[in-house]
Amino acid sequence: MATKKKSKAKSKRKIFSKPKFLTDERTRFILGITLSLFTLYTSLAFVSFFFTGGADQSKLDIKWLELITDSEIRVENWTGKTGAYLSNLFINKGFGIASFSFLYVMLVLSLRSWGVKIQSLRKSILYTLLFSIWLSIGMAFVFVDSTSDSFLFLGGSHGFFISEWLISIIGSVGTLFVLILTLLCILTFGFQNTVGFFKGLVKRKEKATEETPIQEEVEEELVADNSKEESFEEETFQDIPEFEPEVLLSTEPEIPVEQIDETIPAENKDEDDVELKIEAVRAQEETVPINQEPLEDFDPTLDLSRYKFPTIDLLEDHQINNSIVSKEELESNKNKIVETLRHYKIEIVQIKATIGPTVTLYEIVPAPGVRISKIKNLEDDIALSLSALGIRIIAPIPGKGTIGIEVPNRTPEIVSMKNIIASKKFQESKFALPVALGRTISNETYTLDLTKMPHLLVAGATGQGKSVGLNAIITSLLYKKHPSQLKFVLIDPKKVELSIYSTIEKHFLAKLPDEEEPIITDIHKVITTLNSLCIEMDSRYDLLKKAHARNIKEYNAKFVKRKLNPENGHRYLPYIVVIIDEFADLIMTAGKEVEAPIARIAQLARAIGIHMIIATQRPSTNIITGVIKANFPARIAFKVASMIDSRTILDSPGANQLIGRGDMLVSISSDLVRVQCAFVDTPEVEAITDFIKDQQSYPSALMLPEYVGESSESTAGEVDLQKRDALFEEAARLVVTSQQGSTSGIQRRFSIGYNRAGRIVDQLEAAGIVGPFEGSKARQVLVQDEYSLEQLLNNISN
Ligand SMILES: Nc1ncnc2c1ncn2[C@@H]1O[C@H](COP(=O)(O)OP(=O)(O)OP(=O)(O)O)[C@@H](O)[C@H]1O
Repeated sequence: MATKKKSKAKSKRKIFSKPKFLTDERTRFILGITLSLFTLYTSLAFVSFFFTGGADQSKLDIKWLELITDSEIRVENWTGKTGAYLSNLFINKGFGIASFSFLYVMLVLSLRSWGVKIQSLRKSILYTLLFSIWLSIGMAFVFVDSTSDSFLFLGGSHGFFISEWLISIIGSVGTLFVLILTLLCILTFGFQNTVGFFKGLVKRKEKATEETPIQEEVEEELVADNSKEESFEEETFQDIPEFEPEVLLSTEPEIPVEQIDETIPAENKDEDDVELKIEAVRAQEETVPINQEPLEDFDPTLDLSRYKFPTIDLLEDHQINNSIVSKEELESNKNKIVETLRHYKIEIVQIKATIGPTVTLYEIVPAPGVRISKIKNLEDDIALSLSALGIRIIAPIPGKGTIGIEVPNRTPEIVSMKNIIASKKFQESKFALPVALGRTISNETYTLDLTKMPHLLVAGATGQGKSVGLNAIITSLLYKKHPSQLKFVLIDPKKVELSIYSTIEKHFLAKLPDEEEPIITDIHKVITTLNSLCIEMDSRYDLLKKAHARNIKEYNAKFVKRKLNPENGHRYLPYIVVIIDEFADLIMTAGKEVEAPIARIAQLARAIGIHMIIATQRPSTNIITGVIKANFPARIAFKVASMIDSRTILDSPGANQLIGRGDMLVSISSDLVRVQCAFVDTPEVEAITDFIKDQQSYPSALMLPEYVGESSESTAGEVDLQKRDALFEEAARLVVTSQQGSTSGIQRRFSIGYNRAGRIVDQLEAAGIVGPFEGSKARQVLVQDEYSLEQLLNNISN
């Protein structure tokens, strides 16, 4: 399709290519001068027509040739007979004063011939012509009576006839409406900002009406004061500036005081009135998430400008029923730890407890000379003496010089998503893709920026809180991002976990064209979608290259500043977050077919804003392969069944000692942090999606590029030579003549996606034209000359 279009465009270009003499610089120079002088001459003639047209009128009703050959006829126009004739022709017989716009076209043309482009030629001719027609009708319509006895037709004969005709058909009012409508059409299609301008006008009006009562109040008060204190007129005027802030502050009770108390504990409140106002605004920011970036030249959120971010009251507070760890519990645990260690002749100098939501961290400083490994080996003994599961010993705590023993609390707390979302840390985070995960052991809100990860691997045995964790991630992004800034691709082979988000398809989801289901559950569609994402990735890289931007942030910043022209294919790029729940199912059924595009996206997609989160219940090495592990440096482990599983995910033990229900270890750049995942229940997620769903949306989900060459029947590993790619033979000839069998070579030569090229190479391998994949080395070409190749191709076709 694309190539067809290209060749069409090429042939068009050929037909309309400029004559050779026009490309000669000297011709263009002379042409430019001629056009400019002619423009100047015509301008003078037009202007002169206003002053001399009356006197010349009776002499201009003959043909131009007669006019210039008859020496007895003399005209007043400053530019002589031709000028007089031209201006009469254009202004009175043609378009009235709208004829001046033709001068503009001539100016654009003459500048063009000197290589100065102020506007697209086609556009300026089209819109000037339309505007002249409109103006001439408009002028004739408005001034039909006032100029009836003048020599000058402001709308010209053209305008006069059309306007008379329109009035006879639809009357004066109808004609006026047609004129207004056509003007709006010309403005809307001729200027990019027209719609935005009118919207802005409406907004400004709304604002003005909101402000009016306050201003009126100020004015009323001032008038009242003036009448009261007429004798102190001067002083009253001096007082005006002091009045305003007082009146403004008196309108403040719009922000309820309880709201302030709810979010920010009353601290450091100044007596100063102005500061009081600032604090109130901050308080509002915490309860109602406001994260739209300040409006720039281009506002990506404008399409859904009235979109409201989910409110905090959609979430529930699960923390109400939480019980606090008692002093006795702490004391008894401490004693048991000290006793057990003493039993093994380990003396400790100091012990300190930090109470977390699910575990309490006992930090001990051993007496000098005690070997750390000795304590580490006592994990099971301490667990036995505390009769608790899930004891974890961190020896030593990095950067602290102490040894940590994490002991589960008797009644673990639930960390509510509500509190995490309302926390200052999350609200004020400036991350591009902020994710609020939960609370650390020292009760700090744990947030991370998905763009820095840049991909996340989530693993955990069944029922340990993975789905809740994924919901927490999605929810926190929904609370912070506008639909124009973020799209999700949701892949859910289990079919139940992510279906809850299908209602926000038109706001936040991206899918394949012609695909009905917004959540991808079918394995073949998963492969197509992942390949389509690879194409999107390639096209985003091309855009970045064209824009000389290093990453999506720089690119979007340039786009927002209107430095990138949408006519050249540039567009605002939303972040795309791909979430795969139950990755194991995919790998088991499609193997390399899914692993390859995932690895490719994971390797390259960071700069262009595609981020992946893959979750699995089965963290075994055949699922989380070396390729996946290498490309997913950020990992989250919920409780897993064995130490081997823990090592597979985190490269260290520990996940097997977690206590479940959202207790997790987060490993980012070799830091291991224990976090209690925030709890968000399904009804809460439903409330959020309903809140979004009920708002104005885009007409459809974001359409991912079409993936060409996808064959839904083929499965991993099998290459069916009966279903060869259309480019198979050409690719074979290329490989044999160049004696190089690289996928990237084929990709470049035929301008096709990586995956299609890869598939062709697989077919070439199956046909015995190239050798097997040899890692970093290029594939060997097994056919030496074209003759042998043709024979081989003949055999395959038969
Ligand atoms: N962060 C949490 N805080 C409190 N309870 C939690 C938390 N996460 C999970 N739970 C509890 O554990 C249950 C199972 O969680 P979840 O459905 O997320 O497990 P899962 O790992 O996705 O299981 P599966 O893999 O079978 O889908 C929840 O219904 C909830 O009661």
